[in-house]
Amino acid sequence: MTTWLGLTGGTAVGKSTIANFFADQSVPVVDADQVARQLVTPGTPGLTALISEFGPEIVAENGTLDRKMLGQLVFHQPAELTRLNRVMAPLLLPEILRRMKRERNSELVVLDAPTLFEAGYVPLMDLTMVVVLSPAKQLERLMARDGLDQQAAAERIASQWSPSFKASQADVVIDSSGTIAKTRKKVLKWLDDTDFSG
Ligand SMILES: CC(C)(COP(=O)(O)OP(=O)(O)OC[C@H]1O[C@@H](n2cnc3c(N)ncnc32)[C@H](O)[C@@H]1O)[C@@H](O)C(=O)NCCC(=O)NCCS
Ligand SMILES: Nc1ncnc2c1ncn2[C@@H]1O[C@H](COP(=O)(O)OP(=O)(O)OP(=O)(O)O)[C@@H](O)[C@H]1O
Repeated sequence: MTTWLGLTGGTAVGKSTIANFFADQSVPVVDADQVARQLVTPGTPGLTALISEFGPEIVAENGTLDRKMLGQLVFHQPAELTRLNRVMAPLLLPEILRRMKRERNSELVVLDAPTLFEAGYVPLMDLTMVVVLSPAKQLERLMARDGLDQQAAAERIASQWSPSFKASQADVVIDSSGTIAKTRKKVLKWLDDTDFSG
């Protein structure tokens, strides 16, 4: 039996960094952000559905989705994020499940999904790992990584469910406030100490 591990936590807390630690140990990882990106490339039903919902102005001159513009809209206005989720949710779930099931020969498969809780994927997982970080450090990392100003970064953080709620529901909580090397050590120790064979 394959164990499905849902890896989640707020934006910029270090999920993808941790997902790479798993990948380095040959654990297959499905990256929900990447799936979402592939579903809306030019010519896809996903992009067509987004254009029907938000209008042609969400397409950049080169024909790709103007992610920056759509991001500014949906993270600034919760009602717009609800509209986006309504379009994306029915496309995302089957594709995520298809990719997870493809790894049936592995003992462990990781789903890296920022909205694991919000999208209702938790019941599909065998285990959940929630990455936590202090709000001040999260804001700092998000602003540094994405070049966002403080208000835009705070809005993006506020569009997600509370980290303390997610942590309270988790099977494993990983604090990523230390160095990347320290976080790596914690994750590898958990991987080493856990028996996935049953
Ligand atoms: C709004 C979009 C176009 C912005 O694109 P952009 O390239 O700027 O950001 P990117 O996709 O890399 O996401 C960055 C981070 O934003 C957060 N985020 C993305 N989508 C959502 C969402 N629906 N709800 C809450 N937070 C989200 C996540 O923490 C994510 O890691 C894009 O995030 C999107 O299409 N989101 C909807 C798809 C989705 O739900 N993705 C999450 C998969 S579970
Ligand atoms: N101890 C640490 N553990 C993980 N990441 C760290 C750590 N210290 C600094 N970082 C940095 O924090 C930033 C955010 O990490 P990452 O991109 O992995 O977050 P994420 O949770 O996947 O974000 P998102 O949900 O927005 O995609 C990166 O620039 C990463 O290098």
